[in-house]
Amino acid sequence: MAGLFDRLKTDCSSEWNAYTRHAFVTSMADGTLPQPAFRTYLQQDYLFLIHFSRAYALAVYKAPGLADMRQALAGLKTIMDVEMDLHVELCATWGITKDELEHMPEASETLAYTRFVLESGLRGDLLDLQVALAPCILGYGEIGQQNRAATPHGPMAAAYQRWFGEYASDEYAEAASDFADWMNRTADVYLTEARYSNVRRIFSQATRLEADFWQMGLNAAD
Ligand SMILES: Cc1ncc(CO)c(N)n1
Repeated sequence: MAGLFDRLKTDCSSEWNAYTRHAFVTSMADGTLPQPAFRTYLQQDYLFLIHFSRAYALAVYKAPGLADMRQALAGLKTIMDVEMDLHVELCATWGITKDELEHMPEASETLAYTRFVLESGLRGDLLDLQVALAPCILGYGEIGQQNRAATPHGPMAAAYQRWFGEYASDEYAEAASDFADWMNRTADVYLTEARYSNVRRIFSQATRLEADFWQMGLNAAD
């Protein structure tokens, strides 16, 4: 039987494609994305990752056993010790410090997405939380793989190459595949058909909030 992730992707294919093939991503791949769009996105993404880390911390709390607690902790550590360094490094090239980044005003799109994920987890159980987290880690994994061979041109080429390099890396692919396995295992235990429409709604909403997040970046360059 196919896992929950494949089922959700199939049932939410239009939202999924609008997110993973968004104009922000395709223009980053060819290098035409304007610098202010990328910069706004990256600054907001740092704030996003702070709250996303809180959501992973909630997964430690919501985990029904030690193995699930360790899996959630590993995800939390990857974000805080690895992924956020990318943002700090790229923003440093524009003279923005870590402290400035942390204290930037939060955009509505950042607020909406992160608090939606947290709320889904607070209200529900580990499965609801994993489904709300899934579009983030699994979507970026897919975007990384799809754009593995991208060769952006122009003045932002190095930054975009660095960004794709992070999400196309074997380490990120492995983290994404571990996450999908983890969510699918939770579903094997907790998912019932009666629950599925609610689980699907959470996944669809989080996926649409991802597309809105890209759009926020694009709007900043208008
Ligand atoms: C908005 C967003 N979604 C997914 C990821 C991947 O962690 C990220 N850094 N930011």
